[in-house]
Amino acid sequence: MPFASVKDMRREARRRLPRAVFDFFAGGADDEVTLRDNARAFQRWALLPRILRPCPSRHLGVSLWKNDAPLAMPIVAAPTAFHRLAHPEGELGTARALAQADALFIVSMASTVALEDIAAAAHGAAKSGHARLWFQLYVQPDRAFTARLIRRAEAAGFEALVITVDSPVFGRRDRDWRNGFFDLPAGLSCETLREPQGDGQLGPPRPIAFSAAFSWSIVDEVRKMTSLPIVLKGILHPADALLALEHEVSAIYISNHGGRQLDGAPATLDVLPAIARVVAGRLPILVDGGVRRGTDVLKALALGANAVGVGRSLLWGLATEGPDGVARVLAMLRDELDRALAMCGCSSLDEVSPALVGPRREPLK
Ligand SMILES: Cc1cc2nc3c(=O)[nH]c(=O)nc-3n(C[C@H](O)[C@H](O)[C@H](O)COP(=O)(O)O)c2cc1C
Ligand SMILES: CCCCC(=O)C(=O)O
Repeated sequence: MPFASVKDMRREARRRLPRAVFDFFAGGADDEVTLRDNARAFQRWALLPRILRPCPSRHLGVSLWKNDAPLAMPIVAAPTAFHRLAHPEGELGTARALAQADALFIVSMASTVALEDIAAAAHGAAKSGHARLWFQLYVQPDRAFTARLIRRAEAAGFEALVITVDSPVFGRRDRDWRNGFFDLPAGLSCETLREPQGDGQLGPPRPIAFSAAFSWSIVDEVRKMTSLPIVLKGILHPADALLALEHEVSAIYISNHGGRQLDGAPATLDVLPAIARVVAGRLPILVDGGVRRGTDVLKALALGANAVGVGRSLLWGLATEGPDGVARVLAMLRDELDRALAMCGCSSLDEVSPALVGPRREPLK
């Protein structure tokens, strides 16, 4: 059956993946209220198209920072763990597909392929020879280990660090409890978390520690470890966006971890306008959660995002057709965004503004 949409890819991924793996990818914390709300929030907004505005071709490129090479499109791969659960090529396949599409890959620290191998695959596949890669980090209580990870990411050509700050403790996911899914199966592990031992051989992967003891000082600490731009992922409150500005981060990443951490947290699209208001263009804003269509991307851009992260949608592509599936999902979302821009009379993202959206009266069931 041909795939018309991300929804179709999800259906096929569900058919192919073992139940516990599908549930790990698809699931959220507790009652999954936030998980569902992320996607529903897009349906609470309507697009307000403008007519007869010439836009024979649409430019999807976006620059997040002055003097930084622009991204080819405002759709980026949100960091997701364990890609080899979805497909044997794992993050190598994801990296190649994203690099070929010139799309930014935010690589999770919990990858099932080592960061150096992911970077090599990405750079090898990029037409320019230089792929766009950011590294997602859970700061570890062992700061020396954290610093070594950052050093490796820098050496491998990652261009920014994304510190995830929504996980002082790990969310409790009912589906994983029911399925008894608490660990990677034999043969798979977090390859980036291995380090050379005294004999030069790689040791066992170090477990990821979550810490509720961290304060804003970790941002300042990490800044001393690197000259890479720092992006804070997991911001939901305007007051925290302002604190992020005070701590001189380079971008704000609005996320509730795809509904996998605090159930009952708001849908990301719902907090975006207030955060965009207080940030007032001083920093780029990324947002993720529930993006399944190009029109979702357009709504997020209209409400103040500069780029939009996509998590599960890409995993469904990877599970269904490997790297080709990742490429297919990206192409679908890109094409849908391009089409929506044309129908709204926008020839570039600069023309996308809050005037393009308004509230829908009846939320869809
Ligand atoms: C299976 C899975 C694994 C994830 N792993 C990570 C991770 O390692 N680090 C992180 O910061 N976020 C992680 N996330 C959260 C995503 O970065 C992102 O916030 C979320 O998936 C966005 O929602 P969406 O899946 O609806 O697009 C994960 C999400 C999923 C679904
Ligand atoms: C220890 C792996 C972290 C993955 C993650 O962040 C998630 O499942 O949401």
